[in-house]
Amino acid sequence: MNKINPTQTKAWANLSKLAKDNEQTTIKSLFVNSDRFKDYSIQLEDILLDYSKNRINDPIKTSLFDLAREVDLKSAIEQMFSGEKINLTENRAVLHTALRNRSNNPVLFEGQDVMPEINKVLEQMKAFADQIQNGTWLGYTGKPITSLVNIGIGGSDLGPVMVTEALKPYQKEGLEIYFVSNVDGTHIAETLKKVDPETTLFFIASKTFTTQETMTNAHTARNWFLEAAKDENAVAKHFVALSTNAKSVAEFGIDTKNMFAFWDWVGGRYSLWSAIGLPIACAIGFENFEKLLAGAHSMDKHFRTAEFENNIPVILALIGIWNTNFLGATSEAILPYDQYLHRFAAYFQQGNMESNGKYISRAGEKVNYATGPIIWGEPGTNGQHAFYQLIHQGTHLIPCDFIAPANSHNPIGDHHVKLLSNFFAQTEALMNGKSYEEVLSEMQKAGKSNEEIDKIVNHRVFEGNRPTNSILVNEINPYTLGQLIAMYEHKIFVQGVIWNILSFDQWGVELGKVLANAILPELHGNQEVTSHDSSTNGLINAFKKMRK
Ligand SMILES: O=P(O)(O)OC[C@H]1O[C@](O)(CO)[C@@H](O)[C@@H]1O
Repeated sequence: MNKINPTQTKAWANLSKLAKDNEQTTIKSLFVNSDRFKDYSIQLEDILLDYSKNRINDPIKTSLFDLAREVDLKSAIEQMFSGEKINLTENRAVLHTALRNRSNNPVLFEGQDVMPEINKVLEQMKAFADQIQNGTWLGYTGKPITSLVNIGIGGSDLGPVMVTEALKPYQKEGLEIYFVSNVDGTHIAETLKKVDPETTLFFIASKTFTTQETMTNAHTARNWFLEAAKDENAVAKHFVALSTNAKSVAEFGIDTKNMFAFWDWVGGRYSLWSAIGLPIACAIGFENFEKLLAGAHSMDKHFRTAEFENNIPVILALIGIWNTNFLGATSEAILPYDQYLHRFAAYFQQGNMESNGKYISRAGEKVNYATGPIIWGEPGTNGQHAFYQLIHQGTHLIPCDFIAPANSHNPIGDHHVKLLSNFFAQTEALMNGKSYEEVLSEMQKAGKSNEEIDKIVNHRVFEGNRPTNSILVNEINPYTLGQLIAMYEHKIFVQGVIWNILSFDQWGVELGKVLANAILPELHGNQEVTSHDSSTNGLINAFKKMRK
């Protein structure tokens, strides 16, 4: 992969100049005498992206595409899809796209086609998910499984949580699904209160099968189960493993027959398409899981083959680069107007921030430009009554992605049109704002005194000019959800290429883990700790005194 510093490109220089030249251009003014919606929107199957409400004009758009070409994005895309080891620090390929390669065309990794292995695990997943769905997988007392508990964290949790929440309408009736991730004993304790050992199946989901939180929770679940079952042989009926590490799975006591494998070329935060997706397949049925894969595959094909000018993930990525590097935005909000998507932003916090939260370039040097933004968000309309104040009138520029389905799974009364009217109104308000003159005339018409007007008028002015993308989907179903997830994955990839960083490692999470392991033994006993700085020592010793 190229190691081009983006700031050294001709396109970057052009974009810097364009940013200066257009400082005073408002989004609103770009709509005057133009067919902007037509020129700045794109449809792929059931997904419409409208990116017209951004501070981008034609010369800016052209220079952004030039930037993608100058860093040779096309080759980078091919390198990922064709199994090159683009995760340089871990010497790994990045092949989550092969997991959903429904064309089944060969994908070579080190000269070997990975598709037969992928298909074999998919068959194993289908056979298992079918038994859960039709009630033929029986617990140790002969009862069918009614509760699924996934124990995992990060990529081994967030994807399955987000997808099963998003696809709740497809979940089999009579099956409940729970997720335990936090090492805080409260998480497992509260979950175990809700389930019955005779009818519960635990998925121990961990790529490495060494993660502290997951292994601690897995052992607690196993002890809890054995207290009831009183028979080690019963474990096989109630515990399955989703992992790359067969040795540790066997050591934990799970029969490797009950292990669903994946490979080191699947990154944790890109793993919901792999065996990590088994809880999804069990909850919504394997056919629906396949539709999720098919949706992602459709976005993969689009991303790999469409010209940059018509390429949704590329366009989204370039808009993000513009907002971050040329307009100074430091965060991006993802705002789904769909209650079922309530974990979507949280999922892409890991997807985006663990991928692009990096300051070292592919050349191993500190970068001199901004990289991955802070990702956050909550569903609308709830967010409107919480943090939108800051998006409208705060001092930070916060580009927002609004996402909504045209059709609700719960078409009750006028709920959905009310929801969507808020979506459309927000993007309009963020763009247009409200001028001093408008507020003044409104207040005068309402008969307010000059004194009252003077006191309040500035507070009611909205500058507007706040950028948004709008993503409208026919319906949130397994297929479109697969498309949406893959769309954001590829956006993140494109940005990593342009920022010249390595998006598929995560060294930044290591230091805290190592230090926690060093501190853990020091928390036992009552001896005073003096091995750290005075703050850390002080906190540890205060904790020891406070604890009962
Ligand atoms: O699946 P594992 O190996 O338990 O790892 C869980 C998570 O931990 C991380 O390695 C770091 O937090 C994530 O990237 C990963 O998704």
